[in-house]
Amino acid sequence: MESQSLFSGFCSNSITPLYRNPQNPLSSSPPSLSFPCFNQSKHQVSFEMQYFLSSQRLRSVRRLLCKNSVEKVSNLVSEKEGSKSWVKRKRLAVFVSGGGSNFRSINQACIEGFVNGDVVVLVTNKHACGGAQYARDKGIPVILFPKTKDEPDGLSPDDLVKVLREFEVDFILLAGYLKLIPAELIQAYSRSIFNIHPSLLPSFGGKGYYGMKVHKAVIASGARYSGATIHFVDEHYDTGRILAQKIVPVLANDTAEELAARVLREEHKLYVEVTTALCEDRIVWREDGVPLIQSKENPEEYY
Ligand SMILES: Nc1nc2c(c(=O)[nH]1)N[C@@H](CN(C=O)c1ccc(C(=O)N[C@@H](CCC(=O)O)C(=O)O)cc1)CN2
Ligand SMILES: NCC(=O)N[C@@H]1O[C@H](COP(=O)([O-])[O-])[C@@H](O)[C@H]1O
Repeated sequence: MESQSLFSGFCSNSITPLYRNPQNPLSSSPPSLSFPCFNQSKHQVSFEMQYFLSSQRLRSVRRLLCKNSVEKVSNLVSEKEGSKSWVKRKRLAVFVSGGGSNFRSINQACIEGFVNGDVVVLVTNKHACGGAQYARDKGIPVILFPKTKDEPDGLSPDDLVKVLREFEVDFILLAGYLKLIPAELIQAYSRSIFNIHPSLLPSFGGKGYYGMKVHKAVIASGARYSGATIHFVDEHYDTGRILAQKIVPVLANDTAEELAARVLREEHKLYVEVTTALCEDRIVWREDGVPLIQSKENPEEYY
């Protein structure tokens, strides 16, 4: 399947548009269900999908999809040199393991219309975490991944890819997800998986660097600045291409908790800003492989 440039007519010697993942091209038509809708019982379809180790799990997903297949009609219309073009509203999957404050701020920005997208599914390795509870409260389907002894009903990597395709997910946003994303998903969603990390990568990243461990290491190092990084996800922890960063000061008497809170406030702003650009097709690639964000106000400028 041919990949499709997201910028029709856009070209430059030094910048190449982000190409849609060939397996998941920009669909011009609204998502269509590939199976008959199940008749809704008089009870609300439970959004907690109970999985059985068989094909039933996909039937559970499909039952749910019927309920959630309303396509937002409000695609973004962008005006460029007098001509109008529209940008398909994006379908987002968010992965969490904890409270999900980044997930909540992204979802709120989608609801309020700042982001040309919708969170259509929440993936977690902890079914009882705060992020999963928030998703249930908002009617967002919750999927368990991976399968572990604590979560025996979790999906396998191949089933996760199938389910995300069923939901017609365009982009995957990791937000406090603490498990390694498998190669199957990375290959299926090339250049379409993002992560937020609470330090200025490449410093203080990699295996063992998550949550408060990051902030404790920053303080112990004597670093005067920290911050948040959003990067593309590759096969290893925190080694993907850096897309955006925000910096914060580290104060002499900071506790790890105070630094964490300062960084988290910037994370919320940064992830909404990046997701907004992502859903407006404003992420491009420099010739040397560095991803950039195209300014909305001045399209000739990148950062
Ligand atoms: N393939 C990738 N998967 C994930 C990435 C990534 O960049 N590539 N980012 C992480 C998020 N993350 C930092 O931003 C991160 C998360 C977890 C760990 C870690 O050391 N985890 C422990 C297990 C922790 C637990 O289960 O409670 C471990 O693997 O031993 C490091 C960095 C998400 N996935
Ligand atoms: N290395 C991964 C990592 O440490 N991620 C961090 O977990 C927190 C999740 O908070 P949230 O659940 O409230 O969004 C965030 O600070 C995020 O940067």
